[in-house]
Amino acid sequence: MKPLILVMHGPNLNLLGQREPEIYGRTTLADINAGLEARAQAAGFAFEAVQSNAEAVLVERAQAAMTDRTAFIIINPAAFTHTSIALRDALAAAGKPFIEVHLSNVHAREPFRRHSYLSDLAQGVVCGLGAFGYRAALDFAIESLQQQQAG
Ligand SMILES: O=C(O)[C@@H]1C=C(O)[C@@H](O)[C@H](O)C1
Repeated sequence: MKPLILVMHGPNLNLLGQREPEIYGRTTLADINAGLEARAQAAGFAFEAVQSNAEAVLVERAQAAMTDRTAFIIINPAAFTHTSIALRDALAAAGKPFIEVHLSNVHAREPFRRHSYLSDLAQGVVCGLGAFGYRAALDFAIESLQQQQAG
């Protein structure tokens, strides 16, 4: 079975393309996922993308990563970044490496967006690069996994 790269998108990201495009851009979530999937599969990895507006759905998917073939997680927790100890704990329990992505530069926005419950557990954080941030995170994940495979 191929190692899985799991991409997780939090609440309201299903609205990308229509939602405040001046902040979040005009690329739809479907287009973001399609580009990531093609890139991950071309590199020889399985790919899964999940988006949910429900914290429990994301918590339970992160929990499942503890025992499934997930090798790397890329997560934009969206608003749950700033609120969810539950999602933090699930990612910690999963024990898989992850990169935190934000389309916008959260440090240039409202003060409440500058705190993340996840960042200190992450391999790294990408923010402010729009959809490209997901690509950067994926390229890092692929590079890391390929180095791991090379031994
Ligand atoms: O920039 C983003 O992708 C994040 C997306 C959201 O929906 C916000 O709640 C976060 O604060 C920022």
